[in-house]
Amino acid sequence: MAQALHFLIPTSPSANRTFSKLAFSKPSLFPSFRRIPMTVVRKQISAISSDLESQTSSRILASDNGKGGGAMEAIPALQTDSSSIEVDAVTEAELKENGFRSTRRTKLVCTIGPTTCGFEQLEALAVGGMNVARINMCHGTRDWHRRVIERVRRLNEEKGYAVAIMMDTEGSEIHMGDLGGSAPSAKAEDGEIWTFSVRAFDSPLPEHTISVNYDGFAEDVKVGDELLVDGGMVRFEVIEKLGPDVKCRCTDPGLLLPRANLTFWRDGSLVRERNSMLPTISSKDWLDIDFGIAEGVDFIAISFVKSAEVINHLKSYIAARSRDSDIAVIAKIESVDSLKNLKEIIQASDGAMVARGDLGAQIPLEQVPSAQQKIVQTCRQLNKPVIVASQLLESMIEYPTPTRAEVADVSEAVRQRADALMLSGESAMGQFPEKALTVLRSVSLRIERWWREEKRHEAMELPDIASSFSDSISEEICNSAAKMANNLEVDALFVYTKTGHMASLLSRCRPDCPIFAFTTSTSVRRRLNLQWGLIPFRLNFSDDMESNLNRTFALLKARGMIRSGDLVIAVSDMLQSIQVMNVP
Ligand SMILES: Nc1ncnc2c1ncn2[C@@H]1O[C@H](COP(=O)(O)OP(=O)(O)OP(=O)(O)O)[C@@H](O)[C@H]1O
Ligand SMILES: CC(=O)C(=O)O
Ligand SMILES: [K+]
Ligand SMILES: [Mg+2]
Repeated sequence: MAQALHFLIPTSPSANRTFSKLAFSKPSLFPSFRRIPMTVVRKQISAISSDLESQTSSRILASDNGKGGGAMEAIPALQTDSSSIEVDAVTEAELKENGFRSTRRTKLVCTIGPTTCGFEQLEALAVGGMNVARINMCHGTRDWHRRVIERVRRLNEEKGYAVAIMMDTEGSEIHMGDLGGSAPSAKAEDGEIWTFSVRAFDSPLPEHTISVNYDGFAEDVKVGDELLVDGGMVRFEVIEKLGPDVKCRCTDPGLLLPRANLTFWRDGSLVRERNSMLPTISSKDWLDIDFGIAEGVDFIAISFVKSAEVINHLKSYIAARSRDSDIAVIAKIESVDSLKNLKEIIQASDGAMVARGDLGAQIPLEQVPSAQQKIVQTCRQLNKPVIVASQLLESMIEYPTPTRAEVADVSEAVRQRADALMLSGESAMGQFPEKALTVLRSVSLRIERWWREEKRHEAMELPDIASSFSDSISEEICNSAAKMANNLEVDALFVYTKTGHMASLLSRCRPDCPIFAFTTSTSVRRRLNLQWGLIPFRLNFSDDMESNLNRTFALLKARGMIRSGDLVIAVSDMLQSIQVMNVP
């Protein structure tokens, strides 16, 4: 028979409080489960084919987020049982071939740029495991970004993917303009004199001239300051100021990319004069945000966040303008201020990004790894998804294989159990976007497997985060279910969740097995695609768990995605419950 625990929430909050509190004391809750032989944990579910046939409107949509290291060919979505199930072929093939254990837990974000904006290129990335497509509003026009969004949406509709879209704002930090003319980049050589100017130029710019977006630039810098492009990829020394022009000598040569960030340093510290008063969200950013809301992007990532207020402000702005207000706000941690106010910022956000590119320009490089670890841990504790970004495979912009150091860096982010890894220039304008994605995928799979083989269960202390009694119940259920899943070595956790909240609570526990997250909403499904270990499905389900489970088993079995005898723990946020059973 099935083992089930149901927790009924008292209608009056005080009614059964004492009882429920007792029932939820964590360590003693499930002591007997470990000793239950597997054969006892079994439920016979009667034949359900007729039930299935009657549910002509029910469909399952699964994403590719479990894409493992298998075949790379693009296979069109299959629809054998057309009325009842729809699933992209990548997830399906992966589960059929290798079973639950081999599914990838770490999610992958790809920045879309000139080399990946076509439909076929986007599809190749989806087949290769892209869970989220990022568009950076620093570059390109809104029309260009709109076309990318349309293609990703078409890909999802035609092939059953759930690739989410993340729009990243430009922010109002100081940066270079476009280089003008046909050249996408320019090389600054050692000792060359370049002019950084706030004047408005007609394209093409005079030789060795760079435009700067911040009007106060020429007033704020001083002769002798060090000017860092892109956090130090290229360095200059300020030698002369002539009205709006600042003459600089190149001290560290390198490539000048369009719209690269500029920081200036005096006596070894970052100078933050009036530019620190610039708003986090510029007027251009607000227009981009309106565009993102109108296009229905899934995430808006805010650059150079300084405080929690800006996140709260943006969230109310979105809530007032977006009908279902289901756009998640990601705080980019890339400034000294964002590190200072880390906890409040993450608390206010729906997720965070370790934006190491600019972060490394604002704090000494050797402090970036410990900052990364702290951001990843804080996000996990507060139950917010976290993305590790920038230069993961930088050399692959030009070369088809990564350096050993890059592979070690990717491995470390996977070992830290970050939710997602992000490609920037590697996928936006590099020569080997698909190869770079393959490296992220195979390193993730390998490290995750090593972790499981070594039985390195998480020891991280997860503080209580619930803000209501009902949320506390959900949290305790998920913590317990994840622990049971590890102890009983189950094949998968199933979670039926309307808002996605219980799915993310399970993900936060980083259990050993994958989490099948069933949700009724397409947009929740896409958003869950950013979170560690979740395989999100869209499914119409009812409040009757028995019937939900019957249908899910039937639908997944019909596609060969699960087998009789697989051991599953199911939780649900309608009827707060934990059930343990073998697939009939
Ligand atoms: N839409 C685009 N059009 C043209 N080039 C792009 C586009 N998106 C990215 N790129 C190129 O890819 C590079 C890396 O992209 P990415 O957005 O990650 O970097 P970035 O500008 O340094 O990021 P951020 O401004 O968020 O710190 C950019 O420097 C740019 O050259
Ligand atoms: C991604 C980004 O914005 C950075 O690394 O700076
Ligand atoms: K940006
Ligand atoms: Mg940045």
